[in-house]
Amino acid sequence: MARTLCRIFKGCQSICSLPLMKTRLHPSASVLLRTVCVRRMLTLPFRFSPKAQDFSLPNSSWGAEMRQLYEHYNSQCEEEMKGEEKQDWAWKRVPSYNRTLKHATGGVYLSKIYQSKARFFTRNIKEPGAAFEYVLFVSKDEQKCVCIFQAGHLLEGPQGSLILKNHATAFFRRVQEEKYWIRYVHGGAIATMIDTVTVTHASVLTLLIMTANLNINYRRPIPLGSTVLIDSSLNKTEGRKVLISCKVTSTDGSKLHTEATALFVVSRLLGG
Ligand SMILES: CCCCCCCC(=O)SCCNC(=O)CCNC(=O)[C@H](O)C(C)(C)COP(=O)(O)OP(=O)(O)OC[C@H]1O[C@@H](n2cnc3c(N)ncnc32)[C@H](O)[C@@H]1OP(=O)(O)O
Repeated sequence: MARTLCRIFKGCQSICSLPLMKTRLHPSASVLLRTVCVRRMLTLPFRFSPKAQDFSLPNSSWGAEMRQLYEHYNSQCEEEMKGEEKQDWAWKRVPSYNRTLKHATGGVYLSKIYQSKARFFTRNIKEPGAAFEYVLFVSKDEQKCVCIFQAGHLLEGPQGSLILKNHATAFFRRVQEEKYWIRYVHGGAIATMIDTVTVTHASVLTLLIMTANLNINYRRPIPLGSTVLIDSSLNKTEGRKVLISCKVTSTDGSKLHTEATALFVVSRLLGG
């Protein structure tokens, strides 16, 4: 922390010592510089607004399935009163900001300086529901994390045919018709979600970490626009290593779409 502050201070010193700061600018250049600065500042509120927005709350793009599952897990988050004593939550909703990792152990202390300019791309797409729409719940007791994920149209990957083999002739006749094609989620987008869910899970359980290894088996494609469940469970922790396994299934659990294992290492840079 002291080293970071020292670096920030040195950075300010070096900016002030730039020749540009010492020379008197021509009036027209000065006006231009000021215009550029004002324009830059006007674009700042979205990127570096002081109040971070929680993106894991319901919005108009959520489908019925997503809302239903959200209500299901959210109802288990409320603290229960048993007699005089307050019971601990079974599940906790993990708030999701576009630029902070406050939920992580120790993250609240780091967020102001270390992460003040961080932007997680899954939470920086303006149109709600266009890409990664998700909410995470974590259970410390069960060492589990569950994510409800609705894949938006920007995550389009391969296309597949809905027609069976023995209907091939009809298929070729109607190949131009959109309705005979189904769009699936891109594998990279699925990997992103697996990384996001497992890293959030690991960072709630331990210190801030880095993904060292991600091993993914794609079993069945995920239809674009559908809602799926991403379940992650802690396999083991070993020194600085955290091993987590993860499954992507249909919301009723009957179809397995993807399975993965992830290894995280507490980064030395981040205090490991
Ligand atoms: C909510 C939004 C979240 C956004 C964040 C999402 C998370 C991310 O995507 S992070 C970005 C992608 N990841 C990276 O860029 C990481 C790049 N790699 C690194 O920085 C380093 O290699 C790092 C930190 C993983 C490990 O480096 P270092 O701290 O030097 O560890 P090192 O001493 O080499 O290894 C520690 C242990 O981990 C093991 N290990 C390290 N890497 C691997 C690996 N790839 N596979 C298997 N084991 C590994 C080592 O064998 C060692 O094991 P042991 O203690 O039993 O001997």
